Amino acid sequence: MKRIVLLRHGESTWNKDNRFTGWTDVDLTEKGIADANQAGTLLKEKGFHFDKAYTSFLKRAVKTLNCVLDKMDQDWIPVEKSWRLNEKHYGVLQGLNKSETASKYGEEQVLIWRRSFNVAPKALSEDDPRNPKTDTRYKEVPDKDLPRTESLKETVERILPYWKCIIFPNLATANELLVVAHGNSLRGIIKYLKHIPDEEIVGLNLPTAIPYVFEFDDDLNLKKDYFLGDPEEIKKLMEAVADQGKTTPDGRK
Ligand SMILES: O=C(O)[C@@H](CO)OP(=O)(O)O
Repeated sequence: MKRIVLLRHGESTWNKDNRFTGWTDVDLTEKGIADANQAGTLLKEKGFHFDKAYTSFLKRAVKTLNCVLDKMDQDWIPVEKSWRLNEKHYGVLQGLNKSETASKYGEEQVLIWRRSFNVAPKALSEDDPRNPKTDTRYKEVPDKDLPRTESLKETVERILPYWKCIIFPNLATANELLVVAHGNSLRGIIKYLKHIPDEEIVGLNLPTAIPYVFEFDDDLNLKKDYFLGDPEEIKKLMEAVADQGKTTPDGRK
């Protein structure tokens, strides 16, 4: 049996503030660090031994990975970072509060921007200081590949070459791989792995720092997938993520 664990980063400062984040490089909160440490402790308890780990160019994912590996005493394993594992680019929505955006444009519209497969928010203008072409970390990436906004479809299109050519082929020799990334970049991978139809992906919300295990047989066919943790608790966390796009995200009426 071979396993790949997908892990969304711990709580970030903009998760806490309920802001659209995308490619903005925000840090983990204290809680986010604690979440990440807890995920590492759980993975260790469950006996995982990763051969290699992958993460994005964004510090909330990189730092989560570091916490996890430290808790597992596996700091030494090879780690590869790729811009292709970055979060979906949220265009001009980046920085806006999700509830305020729902009050202004409606919850339905916010759901489309957050969870639909085909719709991308309005793109950043070329002269916007947040345009990734001005960020030195992406200097090796051809400009045509650098997004100014993305739908989930476009996010999947930039992740899949990396998944298919770099991450997945490793399972031929490795037994266990860890991928630490983001809510929507991981939704894209999960959609691909589980053949989730476009219209059903709207309902998938990933909680922060909950390991999601994918088991494959020796022919690399997917056999089983499950979250590590209490199913009731995980369901509540997923609902809380979905509710972030409501006008009252904490459930107040
Ligand atoms: O803002 C973001 O970049 C993402 C992930 O944190 O949020 P959402 O859950 O709204 O897609």
